[in-house]
Amino acid sequence: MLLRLALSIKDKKLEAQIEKKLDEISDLQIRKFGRGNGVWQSMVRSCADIFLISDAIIPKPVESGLAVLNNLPEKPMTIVINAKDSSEDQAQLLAAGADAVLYSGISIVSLIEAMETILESRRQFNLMDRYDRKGRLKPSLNDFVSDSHQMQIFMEEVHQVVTSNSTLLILGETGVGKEHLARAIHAEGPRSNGPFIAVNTAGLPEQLLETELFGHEQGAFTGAIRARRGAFELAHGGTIFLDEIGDMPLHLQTKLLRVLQDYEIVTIGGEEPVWVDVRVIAATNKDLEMEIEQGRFRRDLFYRISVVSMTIPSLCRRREDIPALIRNFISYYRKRIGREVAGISDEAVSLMSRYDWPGNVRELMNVIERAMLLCRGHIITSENLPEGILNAGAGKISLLKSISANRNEFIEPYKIDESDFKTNCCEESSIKKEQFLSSQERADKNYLADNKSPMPENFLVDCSSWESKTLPEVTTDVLMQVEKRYINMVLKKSCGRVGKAAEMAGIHQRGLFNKMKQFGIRKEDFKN
Ligand SMILES: Nc1ncnc2c1ncn2[C@@H]1O[C@H](COP(=O)(O)OP(=O)(O)OP(=O)(O)O)[C@@H](O)[C@H]1O
Repeated sequence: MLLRLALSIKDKKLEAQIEKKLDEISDLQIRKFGRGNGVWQSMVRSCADIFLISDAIIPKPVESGLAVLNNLPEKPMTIVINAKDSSEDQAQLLAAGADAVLYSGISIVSLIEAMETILESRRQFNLMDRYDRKGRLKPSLNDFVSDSHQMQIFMEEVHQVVTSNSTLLILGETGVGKEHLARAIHAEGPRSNGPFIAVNTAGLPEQLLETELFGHEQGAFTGAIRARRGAFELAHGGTIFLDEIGDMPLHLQTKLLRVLQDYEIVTIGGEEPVWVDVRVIAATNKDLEMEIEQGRFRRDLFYRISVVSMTIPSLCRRREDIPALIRNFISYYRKRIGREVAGISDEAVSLMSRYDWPGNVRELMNVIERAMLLCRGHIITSENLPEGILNAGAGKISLLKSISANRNEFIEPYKIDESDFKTNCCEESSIKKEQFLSSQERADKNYLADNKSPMPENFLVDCSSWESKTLPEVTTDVLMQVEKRYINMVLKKSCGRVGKAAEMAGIHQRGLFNKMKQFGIRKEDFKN
């Protein structure tokens, strides 16, 4: 973070000397306010970390003047340069709230030494303030479980860029952990002692976003009563994370491009460019190539931010990672919510391994938290999972239940063979829906398409493809066909009234809706 120092010393010569010396400190930004009318008001609103001021600048009574500074939200430090070498004056100023009082007659070397100590203590204050307030788990690269081949390759790439300073573009679906990864890269890289500042570029109106990124001066626009620092300034010495960069307005993209060319920012209403030392990590779940084609994203900015670009694989493309992620989240929430949950049943893990996780790791995390809150015993079971997950694996789980029940391992903590659950990724499964329908499924589909009514009740299970399948696969297929046929039957009987059909089926209406969605069954096809 850049430290802001507001400077106003009565003795011009001394001020020039101090400025010259302090100017060499790379994380310090000096703002001179002069000595005329209105100086005090401007200084108070300058959002400074440190005030270095002559006693003569402080409005009388001194106690009230210093109290104004001490009550500012940024809790600045105040160093008063006193014209008299008087211990009485010094004591009075300290009692009034000054953090340090220095006699203007001391050598410039001693004065700068004192300032350096004060600056260091301010750096520490900023650091502690940041970590204390957030107090959250520090993300680590170890969080990115890589049991899957995709993730192993991905993490190899990540390790290569951790120590570099280059701009990084992280791509991936929502909830895959783009921000988590950016935080982990920052935490494990050479900038870990500096700040990590995240800005969501999609969440704010354009003017607010501009202020958020670059800061503004007092009076820069109506309502700018005080100056405000931007994220680039706050991120000095560390990393700025620009989330949802694909949604950034074009005008700000132009401004951002300029910043990325020379790393100089100009606050809104400001004149002097300020150099910032930041690593930029950007992220988006948008297809930037497409955005460029549609004229919504600047190609030159894309080249600038994608010096290194990496895509976090979605969870459904790396199902082998799911069991280990589940374990990690159980131990995380065990500490966080204080529930004595020891593990998870095989059945629950297998159901979760089959689900497509459109919300990715974020969704998985939420499901585990919810399950731990609902769990009555020491083991999470399928009963603690949301309906969407149960329905996604409905056909398959019946089989698993019977296998597991036979092996008497149904409610034991997780120790399932993960290779059992290496299923298709969601893209493949959606292709399968279209391309790999069994002849019976195709017949059912055609029948529905032609007749817009339920399939005949005497439909038979197609066994022509059994030879190429395992018993679990066949059982799953058959169960799904039976379910489908049953749902068609109850919907036919209820003339497409889902509530009535659910009652007949003895399941919840929402559950029936989910299954209808899964099988592509429409209630309209059953209305008279
Ligand atoms: N590998 C992981 N280990 C632990 N927690 C993770 C992991 N990946 C993601 N998370 C957690 O999941 C949640 C979502 O992650 P994050 O916000 O980083 O995703 P994102 O890809 O940036 O999402 P979005 O595109 O919606 O902004 C966060 O609470 C994050 O801490």
